[in-house]
Amino acid sequence: MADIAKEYMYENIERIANGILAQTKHRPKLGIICGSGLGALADKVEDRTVINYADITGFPISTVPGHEGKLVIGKLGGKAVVLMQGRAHCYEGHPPQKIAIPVRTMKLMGVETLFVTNAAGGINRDYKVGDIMIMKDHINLAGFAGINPLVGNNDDKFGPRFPPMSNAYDRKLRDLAKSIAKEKGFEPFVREGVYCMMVGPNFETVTEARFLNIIGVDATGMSTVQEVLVARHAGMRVFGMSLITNMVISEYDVESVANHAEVLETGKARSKDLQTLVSTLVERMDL
Ligand SMILES: O=P(O)(O)O[C@@H]1C[C@H](O)[C@@H](CO)O1
Ligand code: HPA
Repeated sequence: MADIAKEYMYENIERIANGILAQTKHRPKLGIICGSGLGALADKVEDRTVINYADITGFPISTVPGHEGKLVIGKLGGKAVVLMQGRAHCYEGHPPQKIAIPVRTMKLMGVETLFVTNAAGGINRDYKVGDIMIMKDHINLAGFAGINPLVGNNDDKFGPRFPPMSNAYDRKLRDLAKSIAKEKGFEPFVREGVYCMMVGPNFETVTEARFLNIIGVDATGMSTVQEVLVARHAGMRVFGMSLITNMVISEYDVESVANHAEVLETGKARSKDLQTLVSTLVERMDL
């Protein structure tokens, strides 16, 4: 089996984690990754330390609009958090093992629970633009093509060779999120469903959209799953939410097409509700 590149090794990730901890007084147990257009959550973080990804040697950098590229460490809902304002994607040319670096860094900083968010296209025909989907499970379609951050020599210090993935998304946190949604009157637009990762960067063809629907996918995107695999491998508790920014076109010869501007616009429009949901969840969860 191929050796792990030096930049992915435990000692390097430990160096990155210690370098970050040396710049902040906070000791977060919760990590949050903000997807396309969802980084405004960082505005709610108080008493913060901000570090640009570009200043963290070895961190993957995002080149996509809507991904600020800043690590924000501070207090949210009374708890210490480390929040990634934006993420890197495989379609930008990063190997999946590189996408693993920020998650493993958080783990070695002491993070035990990871929240992942993303912008996604609606596949379930009952969904609407602006819906928030609590992730119940995922399909790693990229993994079917061998794109998986856990491929290669396994370092047991990160986690086991064969990690289970059947309870990837924490049941208690999903239940708590649903009860908060009910209390806040968000029920009409909060769903629970299955996310699928395609590598991208192209949006789906009509036949791909129909295929995803048939195999039980509710929303599709170009991220998140790699992070969840790494987090679960490391024994972290995971909670995920997708913002449905567009409906994936599933009829042939329709004139309109999916585009990233629409994704960012919907992100802005639903941003406040998403922030309320996340910050209340943080406030009420046990850490
Ligand atoms: O980082 P996420 O998954 O939120 O970003 C989605 C997928 C693409 O990067 C982009 C497409 O508009 O949004
Ligand atoms: O329709 C989509 N497909 C894939 N990824 C996405 N991210 C936002 N919308 C989409």
